[in-house]
Amino acid sequence: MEGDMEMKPSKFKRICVFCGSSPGKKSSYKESTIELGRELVSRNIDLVYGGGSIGLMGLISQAVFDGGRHVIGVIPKTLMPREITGETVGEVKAVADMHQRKAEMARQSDAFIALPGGYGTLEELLEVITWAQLGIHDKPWKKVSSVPMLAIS
Ligand SMILES: C/C(=C\CNc1ncnc2c1ncn2[C@@H]1O[C@H](COP(=O)(O)O)[C@@H](O)[C@H]1O)CO
Repeated sequence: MEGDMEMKPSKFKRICVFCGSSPGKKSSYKESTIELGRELVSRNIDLVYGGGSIGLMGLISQAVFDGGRHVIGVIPKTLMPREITGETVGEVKAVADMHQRKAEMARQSDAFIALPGGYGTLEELLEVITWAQLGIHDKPWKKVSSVPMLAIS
């Protein structure tokens, strides 16, 4: 039907997206983030992310939430004042620390995608890659190759 979003089936129910707590310098980072959010929605995939409302984290969560999919944000209590400004969307899971955050994000997800970000995003991606290497999980991961991993300003 005209205006309806095309449904693309996926074997993944929930995907964890790692991305920056800032928007980055290039508008393409924001555009890619919103595009990915809409792509998840079109494939009926829910979002797991770091729970922040700032930067690319805020954009991905808003795009998936606006598309009607479930959003789970996993964030340590101590980081809330820094990474949440105003309203968050979806479900917020408060955890005790960064280790619990990464473990919970991994537990909740079927796969991982990394968008542009800074050191935090790099650390998160490296952890899931090295966990896969050690056989701690067998979930696929992907870095969005058209955009750089580190956008440091
Ligand atoms: C402090 C600990 C580990 C090392 N640091 C981080 N580990 C995991 N996630 C992190 C770390 N530092 C920041 N983050 C989060 O990544 C998100 C994106 O940050 P970016 O720098 O803008 O890419 C953001 O939510 C950060 O909180 C202890 O294990």
